[in-house]
Amino acid sequence: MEDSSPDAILSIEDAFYEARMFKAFGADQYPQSVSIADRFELLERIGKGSYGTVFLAQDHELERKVAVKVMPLGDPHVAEREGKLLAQLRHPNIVRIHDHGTKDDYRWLVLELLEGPTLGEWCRGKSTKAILERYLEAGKGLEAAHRHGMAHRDFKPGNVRLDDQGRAVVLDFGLARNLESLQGEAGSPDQVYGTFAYLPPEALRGQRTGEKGDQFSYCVSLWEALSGLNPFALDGRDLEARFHAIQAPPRGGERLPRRVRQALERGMSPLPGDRWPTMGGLLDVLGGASKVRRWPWVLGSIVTVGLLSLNIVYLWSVRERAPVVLPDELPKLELVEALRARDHKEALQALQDSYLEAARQDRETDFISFAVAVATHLEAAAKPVEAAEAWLLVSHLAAKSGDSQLFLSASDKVSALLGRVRAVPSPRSR
Ligand SMILES: Nc1ncnc2c1ncn2[C@@H]1O[C@H](COP(=O)(O)OP(=O)(O)OP(=O)(O)O)[C@@H](O)[C@H]1O
Repeated sequence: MEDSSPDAILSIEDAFYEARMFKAFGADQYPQSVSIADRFELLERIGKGSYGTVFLAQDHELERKVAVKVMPLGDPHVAEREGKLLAQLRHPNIVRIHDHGTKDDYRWLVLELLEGPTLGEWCRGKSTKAILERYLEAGKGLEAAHRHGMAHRDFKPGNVRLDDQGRAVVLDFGLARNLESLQGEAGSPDQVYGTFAYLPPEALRGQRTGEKGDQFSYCVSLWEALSGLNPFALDGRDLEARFHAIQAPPRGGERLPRRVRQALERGMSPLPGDRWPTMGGLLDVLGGASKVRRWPWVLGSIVTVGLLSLNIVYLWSVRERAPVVLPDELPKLELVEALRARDHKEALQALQDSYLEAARQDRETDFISFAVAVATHLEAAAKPVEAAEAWLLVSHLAAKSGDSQLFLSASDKVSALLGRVRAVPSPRSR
């Protein structure tokens, strides 16, 4: 939150705006205690956005802290309608509106106070999984609003805050104005930059945006949180440059899990009709991606650790009897001699040569035999972990005989294993 002390330095325009606003609420001088509807006492400024100022306030009736947002009234009918719609929105991921009203040229909303950081602040340094979880919550808030016929029109990481349970809660529903008023109100280049960074192309062309626009802004925000990069170059700060940047492929996608990237790319399509039909469709895919990513990893790790342990146990039980199996055709003299002399370093070198030769000639049976020889040898070289990995390969190769892809990748693995052990001094030279 920005510096919210009453003494924080305001621009002349802001100070003038606030003085006028406070006057409307009955305060003759600024700063002076201001009460809205004889109930909500404004305590300090939390922040000021393009559309209004948010204050920490005391609700004297229910004796609790709340946030009060005061903004220009605009069309009183629209304000009235929006206020009612917002009050109907009950969802854990949408900020609660307790009350609303108008006074002179202003309207005010009394909101649930969210004391956590913004989603943008919170995501820094967090894992993909954690970021996806919070964004899925925020997305559910958007989806619920869409079901009630409301679009946000200004979704961005700064418009989501965490509540006291760590849940993402979307702020500012239905409060954003269309682009014409945004252009008129853009006070500083930073403000323009911050807002433009998430706007869909249709908004940049001055069209009113709806659910599909929210979807675009949501995808840009999530992409940025995961990759650390806004997907579209932000060099130009005018509408036209930004519009053209959005037509280019998004940047930084290599940092995202494939399924998430594909889902977001669709959500960021320049044409609204090419995006997901609903937020729900997008969230299903993102939710699935966050789960799918986790399980193969966990399962793979459990299986690998389990197999490795089994192999190590097996190795210790057979290490005295395991024969060195060599391919019939290639009992390399050097290898046999080296094994007899128990010169492991030499033997490994000879093994690797023979092994590479077998791999080169695509002789699978020889290859498996070499893998067995390598495993046995690694075991003799007192490298049980590497040996267990080699045995694992042997069992894979035997089980999947004829799988040329596996054959090739195993070929690389055995080479790497041998390379690792070759650095170890042989027992004789120790
Ligand atoms: N209910 C709330 N609880 C806590 N902080 C809030 C609440 N509503 C808004 N804020 C914070 O008050 C500040 C000003 O909010 P506001 O919505 O006016 O502007 P903004 O989101 O920064 O910009 P813009 O209006 O351009 O979207 C922001 O830091 C916002 O996170």
